[in-house]
Amino acid sequence: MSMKRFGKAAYRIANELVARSGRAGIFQRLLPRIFPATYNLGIHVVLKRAPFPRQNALRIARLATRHGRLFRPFSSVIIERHRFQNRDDWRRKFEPIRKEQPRSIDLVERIKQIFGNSVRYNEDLKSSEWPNRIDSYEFGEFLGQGCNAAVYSAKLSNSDAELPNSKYSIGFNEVTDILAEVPPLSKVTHKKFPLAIKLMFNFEHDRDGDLHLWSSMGNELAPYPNAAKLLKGRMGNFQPLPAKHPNVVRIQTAFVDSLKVLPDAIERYPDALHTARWYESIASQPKTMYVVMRRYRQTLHDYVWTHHRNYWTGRVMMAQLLEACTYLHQHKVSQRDMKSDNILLEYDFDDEIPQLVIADFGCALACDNWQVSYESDDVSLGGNTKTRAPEIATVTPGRNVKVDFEMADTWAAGGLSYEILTRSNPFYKHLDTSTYLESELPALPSRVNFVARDVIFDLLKRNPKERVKPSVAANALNLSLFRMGEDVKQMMEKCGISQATTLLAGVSKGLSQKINNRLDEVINLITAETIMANLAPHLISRAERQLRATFLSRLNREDIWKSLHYFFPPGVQLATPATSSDCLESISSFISSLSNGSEELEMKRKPAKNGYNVPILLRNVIRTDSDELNGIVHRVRSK
Ligand SMILES: Nc1ncnc2c1ncn2[C@@H]1O[C@H](COP(=O)(O)OP(=O)(O)OP(=O)(O)O)[C@@H](O)[C@H]1O
Repeated sequence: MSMKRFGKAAYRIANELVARSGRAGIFQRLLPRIFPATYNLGIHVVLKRAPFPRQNALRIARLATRHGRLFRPFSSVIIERHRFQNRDDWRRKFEPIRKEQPRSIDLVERIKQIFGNSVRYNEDLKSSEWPNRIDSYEFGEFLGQGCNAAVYSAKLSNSDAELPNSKYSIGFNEVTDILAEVPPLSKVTHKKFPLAIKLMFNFEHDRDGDLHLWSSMGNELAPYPNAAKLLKGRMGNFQPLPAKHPNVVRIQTAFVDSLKVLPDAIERYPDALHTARWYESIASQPKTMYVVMRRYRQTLHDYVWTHHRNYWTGRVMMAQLLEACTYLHQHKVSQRDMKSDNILLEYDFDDEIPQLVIADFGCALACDNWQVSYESDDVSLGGNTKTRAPEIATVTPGRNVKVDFEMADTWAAGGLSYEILTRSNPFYKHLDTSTYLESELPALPSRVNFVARDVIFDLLKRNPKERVKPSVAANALNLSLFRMGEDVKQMMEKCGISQATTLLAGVSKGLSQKINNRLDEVINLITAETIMANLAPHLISRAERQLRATFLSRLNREDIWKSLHYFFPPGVQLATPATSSDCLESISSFISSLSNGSEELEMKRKPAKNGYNVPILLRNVIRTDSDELNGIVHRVRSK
């Protein structure tokens, strides 16, 4: 087919589609799809049949590039030719375009798509296959142990090669690292044993078969999206989380295999070994379940006692915890053992903001129902009694008694937030979850951000109906962490958000449309800042960038309005000049602070300790002050 004939055919189809849809817009959408193919085919024709000299092919290629079309490699040209020669394929190629309805995508939906579906903002979208045999792994050091399992570091046997997802680069992709000129030293941290294997204790070695292992230990797999396939209905109505989440422990795979007796096993957990004297009949081949996870660096409990941290870091950690709670809540999963030993952290450098995950789902409730019948003491109410929410701690067993776990993890996140910010969880020692009064909650240090302080108080409300929803709490924290201009609240005021708009939002449709437009301006700014932050990964830590992507991928206007009450509480008067030009000013001030930041960096020629520099764009500085109470480092405003 000559170029001319092909071009005519493409034009005819485009015309037909325009006629069918009755919208000229579709033609514009169609052109970019037709013309790269035309160019590619032209190049192919030129190269293979050589009706023109070779230079002409390159001219066409250059033309294609100049017109904004990506010049595909020649191999794809050949594929294109075959597709175009086949009539059926030809039709199918345009099928999706034909079905595509002309639509105006809502801003929030569009942002959700960008941040939820792109690997650039969400490295968790990458997937990989892991072996399901214990021989395939080599064990390293002992990492920890609880009542149900021992955890060891591990790697794939005979493989010093890079494991999928085992390297952490500073940026979300190499291009952004290059743009940001990240020092090579800090680019990649390679762990020799990047995995952690949880070796579950099997106290029933006298039982043959795998069934009892899957059904008694399967809860551990609540965060593993493939668990349903593995369990094959062996756990009744068990419903694991449907997808990975950056703030939920990453399980790579799980399997049942023969029990591996490691050198320290007899000393550490003799009762869980089949050599224990009191087992009369041992099954022919003792087995257990192994859970292969990403390896994290430290528990939250250890971290708060070994690291100086500032309140900004604390707030980012708190927001990550609440993002995890939001995700669990959305899918009706309750972890039910929210203590700081079960919160794991990942970081490469001591002064880096850690990535936080909720781990250990051994006590989890994951059956699409928050309610558990509590007819006798034998029913498990989850892990540690000190971290049970008041509605769980105060219940007594009886006929038709139900316990509702919907807000249990959210409550526990309040206690953990105290631990993140002050090292001490009031419920471990001073307060009893079943009897405490809200007025007895210890005061937080005055320099804790007002949003974080109010959110913690609302998380710890005794009445689960009055407790703040995790999504609203997470939104408030996330909004408080944006850096646009001087102050988030001022930025919102400049976009037209005020106490009045916050109160009026959702009152009537016409009204809320107008008010929502103001919110959209804020969301636009936040999105712009996040995209720019991703281009300069040395300014904002990996954990924070991931947090923003997580937040933006689940935007919901209604929840955002609710969270704005933390910034504009009813009863406080505000004066708010609100113009769009102010918003633009905010953007340009942000852009210039970005470039000022890099100039300043250039001048100092002093690479940051951790590869990230303190965010200069903030106009706030993080000052290390080790004399502070509890060793907490405070974030203060620069002069
Ligand atoms: N993925 C991981 N990476 C690094 N260390 C880990 C990991 N998972 C667990 N650990 C370490 O192992 C310890 C025990 O793990 P875990 O809490 O899951 O065991 P458990 O027997 O279920 O505990 P519990 O008695 O609370 O039920 C943790 O406190 C932590 O120190």
